[in-house]
Amino acid sequence: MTVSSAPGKVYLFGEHAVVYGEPAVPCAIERRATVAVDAREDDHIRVEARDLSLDGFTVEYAGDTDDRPDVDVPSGLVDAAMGYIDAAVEQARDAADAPDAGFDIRVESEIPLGAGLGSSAAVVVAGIDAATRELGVELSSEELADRAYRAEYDVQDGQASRADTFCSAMGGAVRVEGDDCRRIDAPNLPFVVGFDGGAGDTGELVAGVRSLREEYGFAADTVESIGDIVREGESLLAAADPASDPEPELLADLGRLMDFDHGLLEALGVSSRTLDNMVWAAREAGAHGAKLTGAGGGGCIVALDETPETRTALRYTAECRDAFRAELDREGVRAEKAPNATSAPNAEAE
Ligand SMILES: Nc1ncnc2c1ncn2[C@@H]1O[C@H](COP(=O)(O)OP(=O)(O)OP(=O)(O)O)[C@@H](O)[C@H]1O
Ligand SMILES: C[C@@](O)(CCO)CC(=O)[O-]
Ligand SMILES: [Mg+2]
Repeated sequence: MTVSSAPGKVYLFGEHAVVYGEPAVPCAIERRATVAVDAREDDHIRVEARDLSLDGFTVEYAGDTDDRPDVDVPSGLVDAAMGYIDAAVEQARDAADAPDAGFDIRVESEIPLGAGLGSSAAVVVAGIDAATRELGVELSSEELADRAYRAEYDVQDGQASRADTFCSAMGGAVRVEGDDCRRIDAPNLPFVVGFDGGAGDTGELVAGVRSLREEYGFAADTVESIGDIVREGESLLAAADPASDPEPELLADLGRLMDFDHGLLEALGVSSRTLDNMVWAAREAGAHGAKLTGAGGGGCIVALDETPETRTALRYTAECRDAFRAELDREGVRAEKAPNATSAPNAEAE
């Protein structure tokens, strides 16, 4: 058995605009998806997805994806889950030149689904890493990020940037502009996340921004202005000392840019009443700034606050289901020790 984990992320700035070639700065956070993979004798895929719904489910199907599994959960849910796992399996088969490889796969995740914290990217990155290593192939982190991007791109019908997958593979703060992806230095930013318990449909939300941008020049300008915010923000980060705690002025300046970014995302129609309410609760609690993160529509906001005030205020906000501090993850994808036989009945110790 081979096990890998990969982190989720928050966007300091730049989601949506990054799809149209503007830069974005996502930051990996210490919440992970873990994928355990066992090679099989046949070409079947068996997936156990523990966190996809409250009860999770297990499905098994042949290599041919028309042969859909027979399981007792809504088929939309299965299709949604299988899309990313299938795409990860395809990338691993291609990388290892093993088109008929079959796998038993178990996914466990601490990242809420569809909530803007990059669960899809984390599952795809960890899945490709574990499946290729199980087949004896070691990918560089750049190749892993590239293959994970191609997997997301396929599942999301071309509505994907490299940002989420590159960030999850590399860890830390990253800067993505088109195909140009790199890690950047950043101090430990005091992120607080508020989660409304809901989710947004990434493909639909990206398509909505795309059509607004095509219809109105001012919507296209709004997307460009988000790029300007990112450029301003990254020059602030570049001037900061990554080894010490961020200065109060840096937090104040970044926070102001986050507030501005949220306003523009709201104008582009990707916020929601619950996200706005959490953003305002954070601001009123004294956060330096707050914005939605990821595709929007529902899910999570991210605020900057080194004190406990924002988290406490969010916990008392009716729309907020969960609020937590999110530490910057500097590691990215990593190999995990395979569990012993008692916690995974089919597993053999590595
Ligand atoms: N634990 C999991 N098990 C299986 N599939 C998962 C799991 N977590 C996420 N996924 C897949 O990722 C999909 C959610 O991806 P989506 O891109 O819509 O949201 P996200 O990545 O969480 O948020 P965002 O892209 O806005 O940051 C789920 O529908 C499912 O297909
Ligand atoms: C909305 C978006 O910018 C971020 C989703 O986490 C889409 C993408 O970059 O693929
Ligand atoms: Mg996603």
